[in-house]
Amino acid sequence: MQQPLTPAAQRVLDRATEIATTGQSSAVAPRHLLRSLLLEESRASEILGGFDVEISTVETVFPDEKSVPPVETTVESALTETVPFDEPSAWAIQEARHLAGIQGRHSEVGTEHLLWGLLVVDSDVSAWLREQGVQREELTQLVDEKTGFSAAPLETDVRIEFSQPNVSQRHNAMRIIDAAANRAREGVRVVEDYVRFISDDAHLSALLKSWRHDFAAAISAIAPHDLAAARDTLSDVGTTISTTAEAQRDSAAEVLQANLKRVQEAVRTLEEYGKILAADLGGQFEQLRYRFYTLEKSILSTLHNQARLAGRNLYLLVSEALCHHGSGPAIREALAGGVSIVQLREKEMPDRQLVEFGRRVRQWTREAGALYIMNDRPDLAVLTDADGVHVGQEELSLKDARRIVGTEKLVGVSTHTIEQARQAVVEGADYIGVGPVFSSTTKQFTDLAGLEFVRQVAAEITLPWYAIGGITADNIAQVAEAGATRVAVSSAVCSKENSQTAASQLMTALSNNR
Ligand SMILES: Cc1ncc(COP(=O)(O)OP(=O)(O)O)c(N)n1
Ligand SMILES: Cc1ncsc1CCOP(=O)(O)O
Ligand SMILES: [Mg+2]
Repeated sequence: MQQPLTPAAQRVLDRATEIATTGQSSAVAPRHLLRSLLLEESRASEILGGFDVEISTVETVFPDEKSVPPVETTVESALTETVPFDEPSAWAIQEARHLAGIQGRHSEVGTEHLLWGLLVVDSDVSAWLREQGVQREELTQLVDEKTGFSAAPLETDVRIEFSQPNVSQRHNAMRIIDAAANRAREGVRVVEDYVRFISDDAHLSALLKSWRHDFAAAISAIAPHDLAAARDTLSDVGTTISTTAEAQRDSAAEVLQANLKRVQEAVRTLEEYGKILAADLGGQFEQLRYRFYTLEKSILSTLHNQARLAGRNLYLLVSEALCHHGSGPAIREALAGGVSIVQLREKEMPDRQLVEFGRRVRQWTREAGALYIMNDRPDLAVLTDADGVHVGQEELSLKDARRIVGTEKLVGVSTHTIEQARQAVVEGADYIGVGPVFSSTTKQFTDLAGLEFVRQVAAEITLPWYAIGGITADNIAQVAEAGATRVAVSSAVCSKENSQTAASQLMTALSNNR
């Protein structure tokens, strides 16, 4: 809704048009508006008088035309497209309308609003007015005092109920919100560039993009124009302050870290100052902040686990029953052949025996510099000093397993669909199992996820993942071709006469098909 003009404001615009026409200017400029404001006896001229701004001074400073006597009649509307107001003047009038709008649905655009508009829009006149001591903060207070507030709420097409802080408080909040919104937008772009171009992670990139869109939607509750009007980069004391730490970044990862923090801080600022404008706005930014924390965790955890599991591409699931010549020799051979993670997978073994077995596996893997993972049982992972635990979709949840093993140990999760894989990333798995790819002699499956699932994961997930299920020396090339760089096997190594040869064949096939 366009705010109506008070008769005095209408006269000011008419007179400004007259002054411009008389001076043969092609458009009404801010200087014409200023003269007109001073010539009309009004709130604006009263305010300007308080700052010792007089018509004679203005005529000397902006001497190109002569002022004309007051017009008797009101021009139909000085705001129609036919009236040649130049860009800064048109913006100044828009600003005036906005300010009046903030003050309530029924408030009219007065001369004091026009003066405000003239001051906030960049022009020779606003610069000069500032030099004369007419400062925005002081002016907003004067406008507040002069107009008071209408009880009627601001008409807006968004759901958010804006509160009615006084104009200067609102202006200050807007200024902060404008700066913080820019900071968050820029920061999230930097993060997105890292995840997209350096991590190459389509899933996390999509999550960041969706966050960015929801952030933009939350910000759009505030008219962009309102935000831009509050911007005053030139007089922002912060633009010249920067620390040595900010000027120096040794790596892209450092850039990432700094910008993750930057976004969180900016959104926190938006949350706090947003509350001044509308309670709901603070709540929306709070939700966005929490979502960003989760995103940060997924991004950093992916990087951390890529580093932790770097080069560990062959993962062996061991069951005593599968090892023809005993688990000890089989494990040692497998380790010599290139296996770098060993999972103890015993479904029937009594706990006491399992703990004992686990402690031996711990020792063998430690000697070989390999990792040892306990299947299904976080409690026994802790007891046997395992490097981690692996849980399936039907077993203890990732969250519960994590509560038992803590943050240092790895928690691996089995996934059978792309949705489960995405969810495991977001929930904080350290790696995922991707399968079953083929039917297996180790475990019966009614449904196979197949090579298509391997392709899906390869296309979008960079958290370490292991293709699993029926993988052998005969079909490993297909798995690698589908995008797997890591595999987990059981019988293809465990039940072979020579587990070392079996393992090294798989390792060679993996690296040949990269
Ligand atoms: C590395 C790895 N991936 C998948 C599995 C399968 O786990 P789960 O679905 O829980 O089945 P069980 O192994 O418990 O029968 C795994 N163990 N390891
Ligand atoms: C436990 C499990 N979960 C998915 S496949 C699988 C068994 C893997 O063993 P194998 O490599 O012998 O098929
Ligand atoms: Mg399991």
